[in-house]
Amino acid sequence: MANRQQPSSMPTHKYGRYEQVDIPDRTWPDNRVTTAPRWLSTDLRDGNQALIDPMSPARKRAMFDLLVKMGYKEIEVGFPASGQTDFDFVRSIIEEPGAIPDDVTISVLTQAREDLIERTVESLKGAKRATVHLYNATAPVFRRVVFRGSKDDIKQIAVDGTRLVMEYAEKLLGPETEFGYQYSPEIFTDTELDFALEVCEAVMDVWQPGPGREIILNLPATVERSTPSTHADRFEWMGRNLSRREHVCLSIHPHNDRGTAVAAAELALMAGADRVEGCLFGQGERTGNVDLVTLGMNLFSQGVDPQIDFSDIDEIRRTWEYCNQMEVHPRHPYVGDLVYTSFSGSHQDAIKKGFDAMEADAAAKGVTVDDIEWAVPYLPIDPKDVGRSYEAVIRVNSQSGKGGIAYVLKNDHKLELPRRMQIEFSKIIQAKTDAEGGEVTPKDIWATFRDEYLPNPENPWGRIQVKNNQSTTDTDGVDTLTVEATVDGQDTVLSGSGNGPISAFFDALQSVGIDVRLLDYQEHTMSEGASAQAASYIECAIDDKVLWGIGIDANTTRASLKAVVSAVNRATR
Ligand SMILES: CC(=O)SCCNC(=O)CCNC(=O)[C@H](O)C(C)(C)COP(=O)(O)OP(=O)(O)OC[C@H]1O[C@@H](n2cnc3c(N)ncnc32)[C@H](O)[C@@H]1OP(=O)(O)O
Ligand SMILES: CC(C)C(=O)C(=O)O
Repeated sequence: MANRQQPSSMPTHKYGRYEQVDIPDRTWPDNRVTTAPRWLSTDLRDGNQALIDPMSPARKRAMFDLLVKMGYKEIEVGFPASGQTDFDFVRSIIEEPGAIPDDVTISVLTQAREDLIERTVESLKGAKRATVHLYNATAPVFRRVVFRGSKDDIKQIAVDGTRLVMEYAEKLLGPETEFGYQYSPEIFTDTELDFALEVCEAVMDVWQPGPGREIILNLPATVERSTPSTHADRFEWMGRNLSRREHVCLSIHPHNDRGTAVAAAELALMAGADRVEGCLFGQGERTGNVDLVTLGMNLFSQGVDPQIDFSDIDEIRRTWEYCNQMEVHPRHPYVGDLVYTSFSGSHQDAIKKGFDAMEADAAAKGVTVDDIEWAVPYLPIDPKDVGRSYEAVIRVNSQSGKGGIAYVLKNDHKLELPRRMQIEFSKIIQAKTDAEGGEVTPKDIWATFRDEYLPNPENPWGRIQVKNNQSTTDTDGVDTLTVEATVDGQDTVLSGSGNGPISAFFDALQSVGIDVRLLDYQEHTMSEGASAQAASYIECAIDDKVLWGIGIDANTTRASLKAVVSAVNRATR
């Protein structure tokens, strides 16, 4: 197989390769995630610290309330030792009765420095459930450049920090606080696995996890540096080698530097991780933390309850945009403006057929479409499940075909155009998009359709307008039809006979020199009930032209006569 790519001048010599894990009997590739993990939102900490303009107290509060409402039970609410704003925010939610639901644990981050630890623990006074999260970097370059210390020195920072957290919790917090502890060997992904394990074990020796006393060990991909598969290998390795595993909540904290944070999170869950830390819509340092919305919705799309409520995704997004002062990308999974929209013809055709098949399958089973498995091509989930309508599912431009246009007419106007009529009308729309470019909105489609096929009161045109009609049927089944009409601006009475009203009308039209031959006829009701309208579609040969016409009326005979008039008028337009 030929590959014609040529070497580039990119300075590849500057970069090393990530280390692979020697774990040939890895089991994670065969696992599936069948239940939601524990989630921790770090929007108010890792998300907030990455904003140009960190959240004001009002924006922090709106974000906190949103996270609670969505169902997050673990929320990292700040870095209280960073300054007064974060400290005061933590105090405000603890002090306001009911602001933190009883089943929600707040968590706060600190470096392993005594003054910062004291201030951090102090911020939690009176909280019902609270966790201190302590971190220090463990990777070689940080040992050498940031801490300028040996492995033992770095391990000692974690051990001392843990001891100080315990001492200050003992000193400053009362029995009303259910106190938890989380440790993160920052830059885990670049830390030698055996050293990361050694530090975590040393921290556990201090905290002493056991029954009713878990420890959260959070192994962050502070900077994402490897494939998701290597990330998963590292989690499987740590899960196998950690002591006291049953008392450890093994947590992941992926960042998205390589653009694969979601995949890294999913594979790490397959490898045994219990908990995911991330931010809504992937906010966070540099390319962001892992996107909790995508992760949750990915579970949902597989029939697994994410245990988070995404049913009003646009409300979540509006609040998020207000809090972060940023915009969600139009292609963002599950929420972007365009993610449930198809412009291209073959996609639209398949989507329309998918919706039709869902309706037919549900009807055959005597249930509603919400009761059967979702199976609409190109739409991984039903947009309705996240509060989106079907309005934007199909949008028409020069890349669109008949399926999309037919979908709009069916969805918005209950018109089920016969296939050949779809082709005819899509050529009319195509000519419009070729001439004018851009998108044709459903309103434009309807205006064009009405002007082309239906009497348009705003812009009346056509040789014939029918006012009244009467018909009788004799004992031999011959219909005689009398039509009061305007032909070429003159009031006229036309009459004719035939073996049905349509052929009688064709006969009547002969008297004004119009020769029509029927090629196809279809009709359907547009709604149920006494005031139901019917749509009739008629395909006729008129002189050397083959054209469709449509008539809409509560009376099916009148609908079919109108359809003939529609086709005839079009032939002479
Ligand atoms: C990967 C992450 O996202 S980690 C979270 C990062 N988030 C934040 O830093 C936001 C909040 N932080 C802040 O506001 C500030 O950093 C503060 C107020 C907490 C501390 O500020 P400063 O006292 O000026 O220290 P600064 O943040 O610059 O840290 C540098 C010092 O802390 C040390 N340090 C850094 N991280 C840690 C740690 N986790 N544990 C112990 N010491 C640490 C550094 O080695 C350095 O020490 P040195 O001065 O002896 O060389
Ligand atoms: C503090 C840790 C968990 C962190 O934010 C990171 O490593 O990205």
